Amino acid sequence: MTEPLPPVLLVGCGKMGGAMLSGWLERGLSRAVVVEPHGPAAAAFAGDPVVRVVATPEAIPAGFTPAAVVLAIKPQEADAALPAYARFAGPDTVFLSIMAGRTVAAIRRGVGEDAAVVRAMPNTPAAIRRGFTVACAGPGVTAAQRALCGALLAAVGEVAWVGKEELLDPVTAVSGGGPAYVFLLAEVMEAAAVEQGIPRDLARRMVRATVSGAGALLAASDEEAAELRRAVTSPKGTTERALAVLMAPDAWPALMSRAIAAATARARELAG
Ligand SMILES: NC(=O)C1=CN([C@@H]2O[C@H](COP(=O)(O)OP(=O)(O)OC[C@H]3O[C@@H](n4cnc5c(N)ncnc54)[C@H](OP(=O)(O)O)[C@@H]3O)[C@@H](O)[C@H]2O)C=CC1
Ligand SMILES: O=C(O)[C@@H]1CCC=N1
Repeated sequence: MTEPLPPVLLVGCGKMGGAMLSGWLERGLSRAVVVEPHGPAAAAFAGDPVVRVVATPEAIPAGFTPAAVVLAIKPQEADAALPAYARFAGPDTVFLSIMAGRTVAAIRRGVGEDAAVVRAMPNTPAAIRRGFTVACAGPGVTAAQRALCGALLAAVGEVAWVGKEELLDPVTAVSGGGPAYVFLLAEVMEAAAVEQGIPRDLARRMVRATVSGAGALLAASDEEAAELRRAVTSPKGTTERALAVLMAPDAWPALMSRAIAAATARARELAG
């Protein structure tokens, strides 16, 4: 039996905030106040006995003292939103930000220069507790605050910690956005299957099963991805012909490298 999670203030209950909140509730969250002005995701939690949804920070119940304030709004909204949460900065509260790009220093400018801030980057498989989050603790974060953030993030998947905050930008590009690249792969594979005469329903089933089956095999295996790829590729067979197209110098390796570099650069632009 694990300890219930202490009270959390969630700022922004959209796709990621909502996924994380449902994971915390499964883990036995003691109490949450959610600030969400318009998002439909918050409505799903409105009837939960431990959750209180409010539209503005002014409506947070007096006396509510969260152990963590989780910032799950868009980075572009941070400058306007953060000062309203400065009153929670203090030894009993850690700020856990999942905002892309926004630095610990920029968050501290909003909530208080001495605030304890953990910056993290989860991803949407958090919705089925298969997320992957990389986290970095800012200055002054105590061991207990780091452990609390670790527990909140572990409720929705695997967690890794890094010491260098700059790594969060390429992490955002790789694992934060990564599910989108896999879904794009499924989209274009399905279209290519239909182009070859496979009925759309069958193409959809085949591609979903292939992408998720390959992902599960990768997760279950100790082999390198390249080794698993080679195991599919019979010499002079069909896969070899496809890979000659996909692995050409200007194809997937170069495209992925450019895509990750572009997303990393965008994360840096969002630093604040
Ligand atoms: N989606 C993803 O895969 C990932 C996203 N992230 C990060 O998570 C954060 C949220 O992303 P995501 O969940 O996709 O975005 P969403 O737009 O789904 O969620 C953000 C929510 O915050 C609401 N909101 C806007 N302003 C405020 C405010 N001042 N106070 C409280 N709530 C507010 C939004 O309402 P409204 O829509 O009406 O403005 C929306 O419901 C971003 O910073 C993003 O970088 C991190 C990892 C992965
Ligand atoms: O696209 C974005 O900016 C966010 C961060 C990673 C995934 N979604």
